[in-house]
Amino acid sequence: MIPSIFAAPRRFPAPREMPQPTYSCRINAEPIARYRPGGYHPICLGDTFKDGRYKILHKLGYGGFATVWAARDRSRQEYVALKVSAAEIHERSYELEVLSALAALNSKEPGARHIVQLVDHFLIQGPNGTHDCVVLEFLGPSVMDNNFLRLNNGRLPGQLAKSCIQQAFLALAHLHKHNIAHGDLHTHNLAFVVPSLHTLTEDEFIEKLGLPQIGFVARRDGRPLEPNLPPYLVQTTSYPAEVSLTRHQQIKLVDFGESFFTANAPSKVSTPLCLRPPEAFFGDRLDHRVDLWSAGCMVRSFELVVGKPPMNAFLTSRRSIVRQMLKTASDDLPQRWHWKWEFMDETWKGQRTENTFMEHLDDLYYDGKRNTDLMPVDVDKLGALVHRLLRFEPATRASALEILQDDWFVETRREPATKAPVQGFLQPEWFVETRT
Ligand SMILES: Nc1ncnc2c1ncn2[C@@H]1O[C@H](COP(=O)(O)OP(=O)(O)OP(=O)(O)O)[C@@H](O)[C@H]1O
Repeated sequence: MIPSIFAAPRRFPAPREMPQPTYSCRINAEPIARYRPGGYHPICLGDTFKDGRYKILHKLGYGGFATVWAARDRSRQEYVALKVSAAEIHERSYELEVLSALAALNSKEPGARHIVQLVDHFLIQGPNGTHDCVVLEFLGPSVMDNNFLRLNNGRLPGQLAKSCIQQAFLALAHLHKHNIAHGDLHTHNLAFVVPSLHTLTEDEFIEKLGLPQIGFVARRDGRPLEPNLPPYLVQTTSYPAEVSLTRHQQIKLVDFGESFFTANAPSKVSTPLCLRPPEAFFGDRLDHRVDLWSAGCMVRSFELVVGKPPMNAFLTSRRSIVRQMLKTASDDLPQRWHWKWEFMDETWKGQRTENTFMEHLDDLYYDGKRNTDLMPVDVDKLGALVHRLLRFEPATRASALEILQDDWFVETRREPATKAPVQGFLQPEWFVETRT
């Protein structure tokens, strides 16, 4: 069978064939076209669900297959996130199944603390179909939130970055132990926990997230809107920087939209190209080890530590990504993929590519412009960790548990709590709770 990497490129219609948009909205939000049968459910601020239990207060974001809303859970007197999926993925995503399976474990393992909690779920029937709605505990901004990073020279403080890496591996170890893969690991899916938000009144909460900006939707031909569309779109909230600066240390893994049980693995993953594992490019069977490659890229890209985005993510092709993999992976391309790679890159004649990974690490980190609170020995250890993860052969990648047993983290756990570094970001109890 011809693998998908060789599929013909998608053809786009010439500009004059492009259908004219029928609707207008003067706000930067989700594409209006996704409000159609099979697409998003139209939601307005103040809407309530499940007999009035959940009241929509703000918009948290949207993705290819869902809109996510901040809501008040009037039964538990807490804020929650409502993720309302597009109707076409109803019964096609494992998100609810995986989150329910994790909730049913009721685990006290350290890794369970680093996975977003499922609060509730229900179905919504609307003009665009039947939508899954998962209710999640309310979390703060992602670790790569722009507001926070702007105040920190675009880089997480070193010890916080290290702590985020460790917490991400605790979450992965927990998932993998239960034969679950996250399938979409990247820094935007690691969110800070902000317990203080739950103490706010509704008005204070909305003020904290910023008053919602809305833009009315109109048909260009002046005719009335169909019921498939909301009367207005809401701009995604932007978290205030000071929330992150003073309070955050615990993080959780979110967005289980691409997760799967390893016994029932999909044939492809939707991870961004630059974090996608080689087995997904070369058509091998996928399992939880896809997360280990993505984790290696996430750490390797130094996005968490250096503050740089992953390797040439913009407008990149599969071929250029595999070429970068050849320079980065710590093992050779497995024999079984040679013929596929020769097909993709006719210039490749089986030669080894010089591994340049460690060369630029120090240069990138010690750029003379930003905070460099990690020691050179930390940077070396980080590099060594990445080498254990970025291996073409999935079976030879270090497991999440093995990574957690690495010297670098073991030393962290031995550090006296009073030495918890970096402007009070890391609180002593965190070290205690993650001690194994
Ligand atoms: N539990 C939560 N608490 C607070 N905000 C959340 C929560 N879950 C998601 N969000 C916000 O909503 C956004 C979209 O959520 P999520 O990534 O789960 O949706 P998605 O449709 O799967 O997105 P994508 O297609 O980009 O993967 C996130 O970037 C985050 O900002």
